[in-house]
Amino acid sequence: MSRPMGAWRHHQEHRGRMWAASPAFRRQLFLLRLLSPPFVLVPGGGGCSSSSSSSSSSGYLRAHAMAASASAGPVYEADAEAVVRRITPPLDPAQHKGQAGKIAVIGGCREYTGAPYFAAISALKIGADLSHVFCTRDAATVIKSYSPELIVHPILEESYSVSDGERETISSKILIEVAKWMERFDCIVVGPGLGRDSFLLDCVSNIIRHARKANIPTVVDGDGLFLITNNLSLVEHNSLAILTPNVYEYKRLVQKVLNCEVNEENASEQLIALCQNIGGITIMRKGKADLISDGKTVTQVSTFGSPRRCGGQGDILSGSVAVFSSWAQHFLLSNEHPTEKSANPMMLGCIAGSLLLRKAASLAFEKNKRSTVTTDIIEFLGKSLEEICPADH
Ligand SMILES: NC(=O)C1=CN([C@@H]2O[C@H](COP(=O)(O)OP(=O)(O)OC[C@H]3O[C@@H](n4cnc5c(N)ncnc54)[C@H](O)[C@@H]3O)[C@@H](O)[C@H]2O)[C@@H](O)CC1
Ligand SMILES: Nc1ncnc2c1ncn2[C@@H]1O[C@H](COP(=O)(O)OP(=O)(O)OP(=O)(O)O)[C@@H](O)[C@H]1O
Ligand SMILES: [Mg+2]
Repeated sequence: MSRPMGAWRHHQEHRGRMWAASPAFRRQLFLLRLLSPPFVLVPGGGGCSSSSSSSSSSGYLRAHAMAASASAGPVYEADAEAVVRRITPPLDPAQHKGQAGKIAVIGGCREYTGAPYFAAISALKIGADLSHVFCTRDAATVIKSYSPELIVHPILEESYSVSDGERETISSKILIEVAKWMERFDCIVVGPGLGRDSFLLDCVSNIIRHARKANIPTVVDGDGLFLITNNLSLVEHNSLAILTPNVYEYKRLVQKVLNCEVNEENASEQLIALCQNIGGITIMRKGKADLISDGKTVTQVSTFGSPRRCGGQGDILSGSVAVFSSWAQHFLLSNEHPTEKSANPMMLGCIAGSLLLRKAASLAFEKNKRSTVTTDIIEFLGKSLEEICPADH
């Protein structure tokens, strides 16, 4: 009896291995990961899964069990590598300039020129074709001198350069100038290095409203979060809006929207409540683990990055999220499968952006240790993406 049973088990194991290696299995596994929450793999705290787990049968079972119990409350790690692989478009010789993405950053003022540069150049380094910056006149020459790759529009104005009588005319001129370009962008990032000048923020409010009317996905970061926290109607009920708050920006949002303090013990429920209260937008709460929610599910990326907390990493992230969420939108639009179609591209963009920044930060730290700065991390964005998604594939 034992021999036939052993042979049968062997046969089943062999079939299991064959099945695990088959494209049909990988397809089924991928679809399971798209169940709520998307691309779930391992319980919170775990690192990112490697590609090998994508084809292991234990990975399949784990993914299945986690997806089934996802509504219970705990936060699960996204299979961020699978997301990056899935949404990154192949390098297709038939494509023309612009088809891999056109991004704009609205930011850059007298004080801050680094932040908009970091966001815009990161978008290019990841694979966008064109990256624009709309900033103040003072900031423009500086930003241009960092990189000839960026298209820089010196159109924003701060209060000190505008008299009371000129405000209305200048404000509408700024909007007309940005509006001329808006339809061309796949995503805009509002806030890196924007500053907090009241006139400038009023003009940027108009730009946000315009982007919304034109259905342009909008990542709000840095001083853009200061702006929308004081005027939530700018993003309310905009499913194409992504907020990427750091610890202080998140605290201010929670205080304003939920009228309470940040509660670490109830972090995922609080994040869901925050998204729902602002009307189903996507929020990535940055920290040791990046927590991502659209008000329906919460997932996290906690792949180890770097112990250096130098300023500018959030700016890289906002540029990366802009590119990946527009890629995710295109991917989902061109995908026939109903389960895949129902995934939220904004969530996928956050997951992919978070992983890529963390991988690049890790490689930069390995090389530069304590002297790691943001430009070092940007240098590794390409290698990080190459390791997940080789260019010649
Ligand atoms: N090189 C550059 O040009 C950079 C410019 N940046 C820009 O600088 C602007 C301001 O962003 P920040 O992130 O500095 O924001 P904040 O101006 O809110 O915070 C400045 C610092 O103050 C402290 N802080 C703020 N709120 C606090 C609180 N409630 N309790 C305790 N400490 C608190 C924190 O250390 C924080 O990093 C943004 O436009 C941002 O994009 C940053 O992105 C960093 C790099
Ligand atoms: N304690 C931490 N441990 C590990 N990674 C972290 C930690 N805090 C933040 N990060 C990572 O660094 C990235 C930037 O987050 P951070 O909170 O520094 O943003 P920020 O303050 O907006 O940055 P910036 O200086 O660009 O404005 C996030 O993606 C997050 O993954
Ligand atoms: Mg920031």
